[in-house]
Amino acid sequence: MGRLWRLLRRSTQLVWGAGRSLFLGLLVVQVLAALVLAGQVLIVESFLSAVLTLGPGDGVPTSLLLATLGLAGLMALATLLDAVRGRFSRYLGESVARRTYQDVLDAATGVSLRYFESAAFYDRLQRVEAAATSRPFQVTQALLGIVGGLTATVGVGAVLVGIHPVLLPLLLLGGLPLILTNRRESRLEFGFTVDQTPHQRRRAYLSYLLTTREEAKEVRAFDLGRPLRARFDELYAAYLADLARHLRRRLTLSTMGNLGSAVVLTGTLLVLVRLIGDGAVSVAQAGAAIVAIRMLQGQVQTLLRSTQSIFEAGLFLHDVDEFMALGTVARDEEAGAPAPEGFEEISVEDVRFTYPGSEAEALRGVDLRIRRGQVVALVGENGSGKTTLAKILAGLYDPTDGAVRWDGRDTREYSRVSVRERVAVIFQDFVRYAFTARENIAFGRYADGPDDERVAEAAARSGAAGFLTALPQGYDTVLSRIFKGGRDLSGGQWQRVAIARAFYRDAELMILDEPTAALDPRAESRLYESLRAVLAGRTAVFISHRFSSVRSADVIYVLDEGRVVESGSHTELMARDGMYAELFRLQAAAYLDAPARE
Ligand SMILES: Nc1ncnc2c1ncn2[C@@H]1O[C@H](COP(=O)(O)OP(=O)(O)OP(=O)(O)O)[C@@H](O)[C@H]1O
Repeated sequence: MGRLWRLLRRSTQLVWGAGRSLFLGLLVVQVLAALVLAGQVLIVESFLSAVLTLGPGDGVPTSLLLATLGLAGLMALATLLDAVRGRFSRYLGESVARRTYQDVLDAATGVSLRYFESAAFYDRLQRVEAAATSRPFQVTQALLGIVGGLTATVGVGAVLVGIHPVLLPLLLLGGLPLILTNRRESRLEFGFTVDQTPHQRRRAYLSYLLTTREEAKEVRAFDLGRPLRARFDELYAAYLADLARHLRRRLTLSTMGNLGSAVVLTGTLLVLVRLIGDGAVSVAQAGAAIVAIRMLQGQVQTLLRSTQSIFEAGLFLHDVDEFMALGTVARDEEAGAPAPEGFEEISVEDVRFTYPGSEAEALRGVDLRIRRGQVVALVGENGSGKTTLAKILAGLYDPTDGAVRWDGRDTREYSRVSVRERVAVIFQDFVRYAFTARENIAFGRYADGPDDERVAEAAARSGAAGFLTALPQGYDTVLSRIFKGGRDLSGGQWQRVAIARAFYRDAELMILDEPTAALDPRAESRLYESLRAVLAGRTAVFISHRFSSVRSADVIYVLDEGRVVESGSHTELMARDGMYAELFRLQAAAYLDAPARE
């Protein structure tokens, strides 16, 4: 019972917060509808009395006429109230969903990146997203159902008690078996959803592969459509088999509950027959009692169904609440002093990092120094830890061990949000937003909306201005074909837009992960020529596999298996004749068509 109260309070807060006047209005409608039901029973009784006293050739007495008109009027009113309730509760349900969805998205966008490494997080996110859209509606309906069911039970119940006091308790007793089986059913439903989430996500992923534009090319080129469809079908078939089993169990339970109720109802009717036989109730009263019992049965069922819904939604809402508690973790990221405006030196000291849920260390004791105004390059073979280091420098992850210091102070002393504020980072898998060109650039620092002049300046510096201004609507062109009037760009053009985004951010530290991988040689060389001018004394760290661009960096760090194995300028590293020199020569040899020196 305590749990039911808690759930009712939680649900009421939720619905109240989303639309109090509508909620209040709907409560009034529910109460009115209940009164209309009770009124109908009373009128049925007077209608029957009038009919039963009617002798042949009596004509139609006024009482009968009034009762008939009253009954018709109340029926019409009931239909009207029902229609009003249906439309407005749908709107209220959507308003509640919007509020819940806002909270869920707040939590999802605020949580630390590390959550996105965990399958359990995605399972919960999927469940919570689904719950956020459907359950608030369920809660709204259930709350209204409870209020309506209760008032109707009280109203019609009072009329029934007036006919004979024993009838109501008997009828209520009939609800007991349903209460027991309903609760069991709610738990079954929640368990089923939790079990199905991972499979459902897999299905959603397959459907995404089969229906998105980016993937469409490769799916066709490799003729993956059929095998992926087959996998999807298999998963769907397994889901349907599980669903059938689940529904059978639910059906067994609800049949047991309903049978139990039916037995009690039969008992109640037998008692009524007995009461007529004993002369304790008149025939007109008995008629009204039967109508009342029929109505009450419906109302008690509504009440129980709504309570079950509240329990069922409660399990999901609890899931949503726990998810939203992650938002508290997100707020932790804002805790701490704001990072200083700039720095003279960033030092990375013995930094180790293991991805959540992973066993192997991605960084195994990295030391490096970056002085203000320097252009620093990170090189190394695939998987050597460059991107991981970039994420840590950007404040997206905390080191598992060791520290990143800005002028001697551990960045963990600062709020993570403020550290990220000072950094502009573009990853190799940067996002291609299906928004306008202007927005794609201005997303670099969007809090105050786009600044057209700065957008144009950043685009000019990254070499994107030429092709963007030539688009049909210039900077207003949507950069995706999935929307009407949209245009797509080439890989290198997209990369220039992404670089413009980093320039637009105008941060103290710029991190570019493989910024030139898709650029043509002329664009690449122009970018590096202009980089120092763009930086104007700010600092840049870039990751590249192209040694032609790396050689101009002030300091180059060579990573190997999560450690820095060499560092220095290009000349120093070549003179050292270590890993850098070897990789450099390999690449140079490929360009020069000459054998690499071993
Ligand atoms: N999200 C992740 N979860 C677990 N391990 C990861 C994750 N991302 C990368 N790793 C592992 O961490 C190590 C370093 O990866 P990282 O992406 O930093 O390498 P990289 O030097 O940037 O490689 P590349 O040149 O291929 O971009 C690799 O062993 C990789 O498998």
